[in-house]
Amino acid sequence: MHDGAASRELIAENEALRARMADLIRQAERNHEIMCRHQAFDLEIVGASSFPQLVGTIFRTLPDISELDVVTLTLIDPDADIYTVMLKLGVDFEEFPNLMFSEAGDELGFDFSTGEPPRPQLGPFDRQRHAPMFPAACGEPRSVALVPLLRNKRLIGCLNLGSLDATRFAPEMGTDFIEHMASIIAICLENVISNEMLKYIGLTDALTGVYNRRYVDRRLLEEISRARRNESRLSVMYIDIDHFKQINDSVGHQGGDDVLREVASRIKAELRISDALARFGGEEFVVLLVDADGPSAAVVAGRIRAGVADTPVELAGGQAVPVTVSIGVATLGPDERSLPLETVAQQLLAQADAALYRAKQAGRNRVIACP
Ligand SMILES: Nc1nc2c(ncn2[C@@H]2O[C@H](COP(=O)(O)OP(=O)(O)OP(=O)(O)O)[C@@H](O)[C@H]2O)c(=O)[nH]1
Repeated sequence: MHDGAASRELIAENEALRARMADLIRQAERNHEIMCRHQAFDLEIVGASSFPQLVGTIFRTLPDISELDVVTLTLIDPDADIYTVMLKLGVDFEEFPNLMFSEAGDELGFDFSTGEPPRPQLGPFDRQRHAPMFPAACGEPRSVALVPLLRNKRLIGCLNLGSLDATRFAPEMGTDFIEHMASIIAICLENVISNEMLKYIGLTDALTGVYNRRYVDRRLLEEISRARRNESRLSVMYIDIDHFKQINDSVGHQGGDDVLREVASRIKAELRISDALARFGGEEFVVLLVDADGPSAAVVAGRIRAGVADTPVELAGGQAVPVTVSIGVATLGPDERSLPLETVAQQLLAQADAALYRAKQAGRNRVIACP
């Protein structure tokens, strides 16, 4: 071979190698960039302190960093405990149309026959199988990955990834990366759900299931601040069962507990969803009536009084117990708006309590509103 031809060949080879090297560098840079985005995502979800924050991050960030067209999430919630608690904690599910709940793991279409934890399923979109995981509103993907969310080999849900690119997910593809991502998401979900459950337990009364004092103390400050901002009204009710000691003495402590539960549910039946009912301990309840002025609060209080007094409480053994309540009502006045929130909250509760005291003095089974 001539020297000239040999050197041209070498140059061409060299150029090809350089081009290949440049290609590999670009690929490595792209992989590095994807890894960095995923690390930032991991940090963000690990730091999420509430359920809405976590699912919001998953739905907002994951499609972006993973270049997906749709991401949905199904959580296994056999007794609707997660759903109910989140609802009570104020989660607005309309904000998360891609979040779904399933009663049982076998509804998610994974293969449990081997006894091994289920593996991700990748492949073309099959309307019959996959439509429930990708509600119409999200648009129909062309290839999908259904990734089980596992905690200690237990299925807690499924992360559903969809792409308009038909070749994005194929059955023969490796799943290490998405399984790793799903394991972090599963840990974060489990943590945040447990924390929200604990928060809920800490804010509710175990006997009646209504809120407890801690909740109302906090909510009252929020509502006073909201009422000031919006120049709206806010009323508070103190409700106390009359002669509850005698009821306890005649039907026993267990029967007394049943009376407390029934009274709580009768009070609740008269309230709007935005109102808050709490048991303050013993036989005493407090209600926050959002957006209610004095006269409307007095009307609600009258309904509660009648709702309890008009029908005796029937105990498990069939015994009918006549029960009445006394109610004190107080309403936030415009002149209180310049004082610190805590002072206003204390004053409002004290006024309702004083009105309740007068209702007791005046003969019980009545409503007295603070002037
Ligand atoms: N069954 C039951 N009783 C409770 C509970 N907490 C407090 N009590 C009882 O509630 C009763 C409250 O009695 P008092 O504060 O004297 O008031 P009262 O008998 O309702 O009288 P008035 O409020 O003046 O009408 C006491 O006997 C307490 O033991 C509870 O969780 N369950």
